Amino acid sequence: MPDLIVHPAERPLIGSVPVPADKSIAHRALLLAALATGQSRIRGGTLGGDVLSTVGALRAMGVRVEEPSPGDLVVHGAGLSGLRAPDGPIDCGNSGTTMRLLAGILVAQRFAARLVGDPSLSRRPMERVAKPLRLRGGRIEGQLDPRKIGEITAPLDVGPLPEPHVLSSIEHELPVPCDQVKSALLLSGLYADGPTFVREPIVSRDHTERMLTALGVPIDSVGAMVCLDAARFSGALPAFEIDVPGDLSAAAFLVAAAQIVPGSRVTARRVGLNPTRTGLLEVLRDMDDMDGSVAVEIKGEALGEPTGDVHVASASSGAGLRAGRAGGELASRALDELPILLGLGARARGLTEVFDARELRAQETDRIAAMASVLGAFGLRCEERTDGLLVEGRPDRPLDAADVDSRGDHRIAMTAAVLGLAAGGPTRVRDAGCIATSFPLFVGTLRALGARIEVEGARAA
Ligand SMILES: O=C(O)C1=C[C@@H](OP(=O)(O)O)[C@@H](O)[C@H](O)C1
Ligand SMILES: C=C(OP(=O)(O)O)C(=O)O
Repeated sequence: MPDLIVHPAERPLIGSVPVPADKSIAHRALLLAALATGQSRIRGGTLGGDVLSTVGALRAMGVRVEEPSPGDLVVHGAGLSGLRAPDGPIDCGNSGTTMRLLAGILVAQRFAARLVGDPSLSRRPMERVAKPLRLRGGRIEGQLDPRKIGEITAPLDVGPLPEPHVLSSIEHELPVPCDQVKSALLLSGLYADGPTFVREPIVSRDHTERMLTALGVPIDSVGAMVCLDAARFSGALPAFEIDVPGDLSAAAFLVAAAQIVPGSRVTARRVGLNPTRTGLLEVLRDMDDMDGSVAVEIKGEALGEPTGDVHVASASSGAGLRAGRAGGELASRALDELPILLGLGARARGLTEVFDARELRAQETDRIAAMASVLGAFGLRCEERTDGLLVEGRPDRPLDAADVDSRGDHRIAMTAAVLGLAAGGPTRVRDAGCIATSFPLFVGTLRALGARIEVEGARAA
């Protein structure tokens, strides 16, 4: 796996760039296109490794997915009951979304399938999705997790759906917001003979609800409650076309890089601006001393998803940030951006705090522990909490040049690379190949903006 050598920024980052397709939207578009009747078109530009895992899974079940030109996918829908039994285990790679959402679909099929993942995905908790799917009549078993009583991990064995081949209604309350579980339940609800009712403590990202609604599926949402009413569902999904917007979670690294390199002017073009995802931009508004260094320009819509450009213009003095705080619903709406938010805290005046974010410990790696170690390597003082982290910013002098390991987590690798721009010497990010999971052109994009980054060993990230 390659290492990145990131050099301290010597000049502002300047430019207007695209970002890869929103991973959450692309996964859902692919899954729903596979279950639709007819031919759907999904234009996404660059697709990260996680989305390619979903493509591979669908192909393994006999769905024809063609790519007439790079990033332009044509999916020949198999219909709700047209998936075929795979020849072997379905590899979900590093993608939690692929595994959990597929579980919701596979549980309703008349064949059995095994879902496997890479070592990181094979450590992530799966009982949260298996339990409610079992409660509505599905079969789903995993491996007992020796680290926690009652927990299971992949490989997951899903299906076949026992007689009478229909899932029952369910009313499920999630103890913590988790969109992947909510989405798995809603997708399984397409195969149920009664309503699917999901309640969360705080609303998690709502891409599934938006896309199902845009396809005519009866979804009713009130606050953090959502219901799919099977009685009003026609029993078929129409084929569709979508231009998947760019991923705000990828753009977040460019926004942060522009914020910490003084005098930068960066635009991330046509990114998804779903309000359940824009928490980072809101925290940044509070952290912004310049008032208005981050501006959002809404430009359009894609299957119910608002899209637009994000512009950043940072202070030329480099003294533009004060400490920020993200907890509660804000932390949920910035879930995947919390590592880079802590990175921004490293360059802000005062103590930046992330709390109510225990979920970070159950992702690709324990992101709280990983960020404590990354920030420590850059010479910052921080305090790890069960549900978050506190970092004391150092805006007035360069960070220590660091040598950090990504732990195989794309968001940790990109956060460390961005921090390297503000260090006093070259920073090494080890095992950076994982970046391709969500942002294959990350290095090229930062270089295009003016950063100096070298790739050492293996293929470029
Ligand atoms: O549904 C999705 O597309 C995702 C949901 C989030 O996790 P939760 O299921 O914990 O909300 C997020 O971390 C992940 O990157 C993508
Ligand atoms: C947690 C992530 O994705 P997933 O859960 O799909 O692996 C992520 O992309 O940060």
